[in-house]
Amino acid sequence: MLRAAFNKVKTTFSGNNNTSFPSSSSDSNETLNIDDYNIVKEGKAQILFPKKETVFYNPIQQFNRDLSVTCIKAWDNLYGQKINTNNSRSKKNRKRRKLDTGEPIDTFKGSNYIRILEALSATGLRAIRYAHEIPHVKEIIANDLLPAAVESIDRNIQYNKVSHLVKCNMDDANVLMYRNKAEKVKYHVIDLDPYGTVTPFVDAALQTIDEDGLMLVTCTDLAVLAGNGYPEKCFALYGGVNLVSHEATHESALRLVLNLLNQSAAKYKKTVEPLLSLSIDFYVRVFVKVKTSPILVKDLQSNTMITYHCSQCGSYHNQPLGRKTEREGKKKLKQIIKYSVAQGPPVDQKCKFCGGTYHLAGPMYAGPLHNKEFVEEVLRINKEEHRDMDDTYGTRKRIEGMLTLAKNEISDAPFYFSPNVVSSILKLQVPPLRKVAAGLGSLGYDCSMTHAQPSSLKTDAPWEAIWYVLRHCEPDKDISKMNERGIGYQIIRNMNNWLPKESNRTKLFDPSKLSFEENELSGKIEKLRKLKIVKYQENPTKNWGPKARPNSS
Ligand SMILES: C[S@@+](CC[C@H](N)C(=O)[O-])C[C@H]1O[C@@H](n2cnc3c(N)ncnc32)[C@H](O)[C@@H]1O
Ligand SMILES: [Zn+2]
Repeated sequence: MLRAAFNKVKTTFSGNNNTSFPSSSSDSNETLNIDDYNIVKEGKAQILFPKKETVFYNPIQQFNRDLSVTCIKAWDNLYGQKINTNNSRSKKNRKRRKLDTGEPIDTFKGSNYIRILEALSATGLRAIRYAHEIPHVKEIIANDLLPAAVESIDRNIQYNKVSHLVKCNMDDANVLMYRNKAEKVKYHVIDLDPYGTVTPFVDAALQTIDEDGLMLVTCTDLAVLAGNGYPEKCFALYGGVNLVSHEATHESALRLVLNLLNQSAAKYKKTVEPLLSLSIDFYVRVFVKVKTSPILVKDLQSNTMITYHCSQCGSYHNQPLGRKTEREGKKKLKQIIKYSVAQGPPVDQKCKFCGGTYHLAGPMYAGPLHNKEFVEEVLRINKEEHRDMDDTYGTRKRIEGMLTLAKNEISDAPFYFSPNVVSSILKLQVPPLRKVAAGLGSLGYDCSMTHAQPSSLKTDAPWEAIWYVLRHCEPDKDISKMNERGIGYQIIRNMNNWLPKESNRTKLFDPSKLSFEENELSGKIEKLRKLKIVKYQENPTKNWGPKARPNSS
């Protein structure tokens, strides 16, 4: 039973063309006039929308909801069931079965246990979908601040016959979560899907989530998180500044949200592990696992960075804010870890490539954006369990495409660059991605595509190598015909000044090794590029984007 005060909202239904169903606010069989509503089917839920729209619903967000259902299932399989079986000390709850691929997997045979809070629920659609579609759910609280929203949630709970699982609640989300905290009520899963920024809800959610619980977080304020106009607002809300005017600003948006979550969690001796972090359409969505661990909190400093990015040529240089070093102890039994201050800065006052001025971004999260095991489980569920369910999971193909790209992203290389942008700076023709990959691979570096932007590459190569490879994609280019005041000319002309000298080649790279012959890396990129999957979404509909709050009048 919900221990928090449950603020019942009386729902009254009347009219001629009546469909009758019980309301949770009363045991009596109240009726509603179905003609007053449009019925929207999404997933396994059917939601009644008042024809006069008073509650928020954005159909474009089906991708967000389909993906969230799949991610909660993956969390349940990988982590949640373990918590539950460990708690009940009954390993009998897990039974082996085989996947289509022949791989064995444990099947959970225990009782339903998952407690979910949808703190900002609007129509209740998401909570009702979770009730219909996610196994092992014990209870879902669908909360909203607005009476019209709670009325709608209540109505839809009844219409979908899920009142045994979904309870609606009317409260400010923070009031509810802090009351839950006081009463020691915890949730395994907390979904925060606000208008704009999630910032006001983060502290309360981090204190109300269970150990190893899953937090699903949306931010739609991309004008602030990824735009050029509000660095001061971005800093105030997220504790850092985005990569203003840079194509990789969408990745910095993800890293800023993860920074906010991690900095907030650290106050409560907790860490936030990103399981999946996606830049989607007009918003970002991160799926993180939260755990109390004072030891891991110590990594926060070295896992946080600032970034210097050149306002002219776009080259970027990351500066961790702390240093973590590990060495073997005397008895070789124990690793000795030392935390110390970072050394810097990593750049001179002016960009050595083009002479431009550096802008400062961050502080933001510097670590991996995804957990491969988790992404693979989401992809497996999407492929095997949701097979032949395109009617229910209308965005299945898009999930497959976006997560396949995310899974293949290299994890230890913040940001990405666009060969289109780099070649246009150098006034060269745009080379195919596989050629750039071949060049970087020949110099000993790794690279991958990114889910966040088409035709772009993440790489662990330094910018010296990026400029060198791109310039030599068109080695015969006659630079004497270039505008001498252009940035591209400066970069090419100065190249010999900053290319690694013989003595430095082991540390950086050996330019003489450059080759554009196909290699393992170019093969990997080309294979992924040729996969017949929906890699990047065209604009889903006309005038798509975040929806405004409904007009209550
Ligand atoms: C973007 S909508 C949620 C959409 C919903 N999660 C879905 O998938 O369709 C945001 C909702 O948050 C509610 N809201 C805004 N501030 C709130 C607060 N402080 N506490 C609770 N609900 C709030 C609004 O009334 C609105 O219904
Ligand atoms: Zn520069």
